[in-house]
Amino acid sequence: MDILTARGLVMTYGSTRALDGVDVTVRAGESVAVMGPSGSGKTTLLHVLAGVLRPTSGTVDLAGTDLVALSDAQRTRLRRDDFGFVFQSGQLLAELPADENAALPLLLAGRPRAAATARARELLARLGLAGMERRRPGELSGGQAQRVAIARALVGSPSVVFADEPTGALDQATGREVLDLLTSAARAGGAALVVVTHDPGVARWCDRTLAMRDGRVVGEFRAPAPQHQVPLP
Ligand SMILES: Nc1ncnc2c1ncn2[C@@H]1O[C@H](COP(=O)(O)OP(=O)(O)OP(=O)(O)O)[C@@H](O)[C@H]1O
Repeated sequence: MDILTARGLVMTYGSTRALDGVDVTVRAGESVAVMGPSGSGKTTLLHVLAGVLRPTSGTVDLAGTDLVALSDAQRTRLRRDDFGFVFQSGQLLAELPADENAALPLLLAGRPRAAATARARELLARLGLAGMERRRPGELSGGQAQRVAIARALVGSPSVVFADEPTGALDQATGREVLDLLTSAARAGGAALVVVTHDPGVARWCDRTLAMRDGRVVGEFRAPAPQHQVPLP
């Protein structure tokens, strides 16, 4: 089943065509890597698919709703209810412990604090952070902080998780571990994953890789081998 369908995306900044006619379909539960040289439009595509940016033209359909046609307030609500986000780093609130950071989307949606933090703690434990729930971001390693960010992205059971260079600030081994947890946790939660990355090894973790150049999708590769999957701890 297709969950997100973008057609004819164009995004211009002055004379720059950051997106130059992009069609993308994301199926429910699949993981899609977006790769390409610097400036090829990867982040712009991610932001347009996630309803963060409104394209100059084109449509983004999420289960029958065109994100482009929504008001800013409607898109904000849809992002909160249907999407999760993981960025390179620095997205956690420094003054909040891990469980409250991870519970934040539920708290903002008005869920009772006890239920929200219980759900966050369950995810943190599945991501290998049992016992660290009350640590603040400054008391966690970079890889541990990214796991908290993954828990936060998944806590609201989103249909799609968007990740922009989620391992960019980590060393290679930790990055691979975090990427593995991100794809496994998204799969376990039934969420599709769209991940922008420079790491060529990412194809091993994702079902498909889209190659971008000059604002266009110029190639698509399927994972060559059976999925590398490590069960969640
Ligand atoms: N807010 C903006 N204003 C003007 N130009 C922009 C803006 N955002 C992006 N661009 C331009 O659009 C093009 C695509 O940028 P984008 O950030 O999507 O590329 P990218 O592939 O993600 O690059 P990188 O790998 O370096 O992060 C670039 O030429 C960039 O300079």
